[in-house]
Amino acid sequence: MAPHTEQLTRPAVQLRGLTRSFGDRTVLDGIDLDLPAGQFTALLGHSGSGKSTLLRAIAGIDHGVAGDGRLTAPEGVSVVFQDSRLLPWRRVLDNVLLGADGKGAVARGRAALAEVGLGGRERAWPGELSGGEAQRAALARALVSEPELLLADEPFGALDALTRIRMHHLLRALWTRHRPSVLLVTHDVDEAIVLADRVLVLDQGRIALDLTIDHPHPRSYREPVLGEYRERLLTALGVTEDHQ
Ligand SMILES: Nc1ncnc2c1ncn2[C@@H]1O[C@H](COP(=O)(O)OP(=O)(O)OP(=O)(O)O)[C@@H](O)[C@H]1O
Repeated sequence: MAPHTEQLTRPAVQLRGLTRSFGDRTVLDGIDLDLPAGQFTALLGHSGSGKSTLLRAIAGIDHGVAGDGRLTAPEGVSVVFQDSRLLPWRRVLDNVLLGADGKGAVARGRAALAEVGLGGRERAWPGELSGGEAQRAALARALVSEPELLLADEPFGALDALTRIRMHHLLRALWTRHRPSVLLVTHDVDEAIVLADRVLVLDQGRIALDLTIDHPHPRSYREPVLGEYRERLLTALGVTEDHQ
């Protein structure tokens, strides 16, 4: 393979035999996983299945956690969480600039805010933003550095249903423009199906299902064809529609 071809097909994230334990509880039990550059992947699993543990390991923010295995991830990684983690004593633009440095940082910060629909709110304080706006600012802060990899841990989990749908459109639009690899941790099967091109189910410390969602975007929650994917994911999660 020519070097440049290899570069293009190189996975952004590569895990080999990744384990993580808390005391005698093995949470990740030898995970092998490649996330190709530029792919939008969602990670589903029951509460306590280890989704956040996996995300934190990939982000390199799990110092002190016992484990083994090989992990390769890009240097440019941004993480967004369920809460925006904006610093309340810094104005919105200054929060976004925490993710940017170098020449033109302020201009890039302003552009990032405009991109997430917060143009004109640069001088607002985080406390003046709604939950959805704060998550928009968090996305701007995450993307202003043009990361190769965006890790998102339930970023819309605390938002109301309508705001969530708007945020889905926004995240997908941002991904289309910037093309980072995305790993989105979510509890929401529909969110995973509508947003991601590949959905993983974590169960008993392993990837129990690795499903490619081969369907054009934009996707609607109501498309019957997506029901088949839903079924498969719910089955992998041990849930049947009757018992929801
Ligand atoms: N710092 C920690 N110390 C001890 N146990 C932990 C720690 N962090 C996570 N765990 C345990 O590891 C398991 C996996 O937790 P993790 O947060 O990764 O799950 P999750 O799938 O993200 O759950 P949820 O969907 O509820 O956020 C849980 O049993 C949890 O109690």
